[in-house]
Amino acid sequence: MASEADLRARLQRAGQQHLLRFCAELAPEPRAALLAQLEALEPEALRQHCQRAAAACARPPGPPPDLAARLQPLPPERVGSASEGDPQTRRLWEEEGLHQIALNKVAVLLLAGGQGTRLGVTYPKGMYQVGLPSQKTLYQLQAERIRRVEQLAGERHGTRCTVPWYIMTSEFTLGPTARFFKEHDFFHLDPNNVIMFEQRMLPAVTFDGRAILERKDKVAMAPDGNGGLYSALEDHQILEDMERRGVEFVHVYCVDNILVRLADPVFIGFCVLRGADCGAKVVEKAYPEEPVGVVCQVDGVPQVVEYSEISPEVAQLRAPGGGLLYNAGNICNHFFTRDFLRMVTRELEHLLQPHVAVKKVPCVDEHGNPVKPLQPNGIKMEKFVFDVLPFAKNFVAFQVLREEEFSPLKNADSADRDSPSTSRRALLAQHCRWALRAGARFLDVHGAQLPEQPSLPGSTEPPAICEISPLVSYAGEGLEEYLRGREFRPPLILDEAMARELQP
Ligand SMILES: CC(=O)N[C@H]1[C@@H](OP(=O)(O)O)O[C@H](CO)[C@@H](O)[C@@H]1O
Repeated sequence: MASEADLRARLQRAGQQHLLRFCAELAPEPRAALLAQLEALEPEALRQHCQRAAAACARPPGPPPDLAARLQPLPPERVGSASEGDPQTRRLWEEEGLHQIALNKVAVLLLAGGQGTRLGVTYPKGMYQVGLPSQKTLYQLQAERIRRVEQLAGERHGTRCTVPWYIMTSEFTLGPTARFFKEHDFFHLDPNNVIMFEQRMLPAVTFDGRAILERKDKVAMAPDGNGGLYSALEDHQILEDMERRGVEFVHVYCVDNILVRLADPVFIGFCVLRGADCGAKVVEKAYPEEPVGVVCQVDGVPQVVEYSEISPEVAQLRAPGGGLLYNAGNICNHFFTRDFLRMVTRELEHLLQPHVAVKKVPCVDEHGNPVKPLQPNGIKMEKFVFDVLPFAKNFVAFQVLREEEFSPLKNADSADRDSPSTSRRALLAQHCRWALRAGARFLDVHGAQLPEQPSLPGSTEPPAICEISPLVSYAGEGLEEYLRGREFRPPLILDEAMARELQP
């Protein structure tokens, strides 16, 4: 371990010697912890990071003034659709996806390093349960969808196959996530096929470029954004692991969408058949200010412009038909070939520009007393996972139906959007639709049939509570044999045991 004098010299080179301000008054243990933390910060990288943050902060806030003139919607030939077009083509995509899964060529990769600040929980978001009758957490729903898609592909091709689950965590989420999976016996997945790895952390910085002390003995650190994926893949040799397993296609997704279709065969098949190296699922934006990135072109090159970086005027622009001009909402579901990821980690990672997030960062005052700032006082620098899109040789977008595939959990229930209640409703409405479509009939307490509304929107309370285990159906398939022509008094909880009972 480096001596305090060494560290002081290193910090001086980085212009950050204030981080040792309280060192002399610390007890041996916290002192050693602080020194260890500081030792891990490479001086030149630290200097650059702090300077970059201050420089970014000095620029006028908001999107670059010329951005609007450089934007264009994606050309239609780059966009496929899961819902429009003929069912035959959709079946072809699905077949191709299932085939690749059966060949063990598909992996899923979860971005789960975030802190869930907006949701207001202190544990990883994936451990959250939104109050479904089954009480399943987001992690459990995802694990079960992996098992089901493996089963569907395996049955179709008469083989046993595996979709490995890579989980990128951070210092905040690795410990609790790993414990949670162990406690739940990896939700009956083989632990060898669940690979957790950690993304890097970066210091939070004041507006004038000084790294922030969160406590006398600790620098305030934050994960380096979901675009930290690319250095984390390299740090932990994840692409080598994929290569060993024969994985060629990776579905990357973020943790908070309760309707996420892991390794979605339709999306995978579409991307593979189009020869894409990089793809993104999109939904039609719900309203101009919706906090979703916009998939579009900048200077003729496909890119996502994040909601925090688009001006309200541009977000509100209308196309000739009356819809939003920039209506391809990014749902943080990406397709990458392993070769593309390899090229990014080897050659391009350093070209990704960090984005600036101005935040309230808990810190200490000049006497070392803890302060919970009421106003933003610091900058976190984050890379974005989609910033590799411009490097793709053949990027495609794939439009899906919001009510079937997108209901993110971002906020606490005090918000009226993207909350536990809206996620729960979206999932239950979807399952109710699936059940009605498969021919189930729901009865009220008096035995009278409830009105059928097969086009139930995800935003309203469904007429009957119905939850279908992902182990029984991945995307609404195969339910007729259990439900057709049958009457149920809600709640209907269709899990594997009930499915066995209902089997003709
Ligand atoms: C950097 C990044 O991936 N941002 C994504 C991500 O936003 P967050 O606010 O970071 O959760 O998920 C959104 C969809 O839920 C997507 O629209 C957006 O572009």
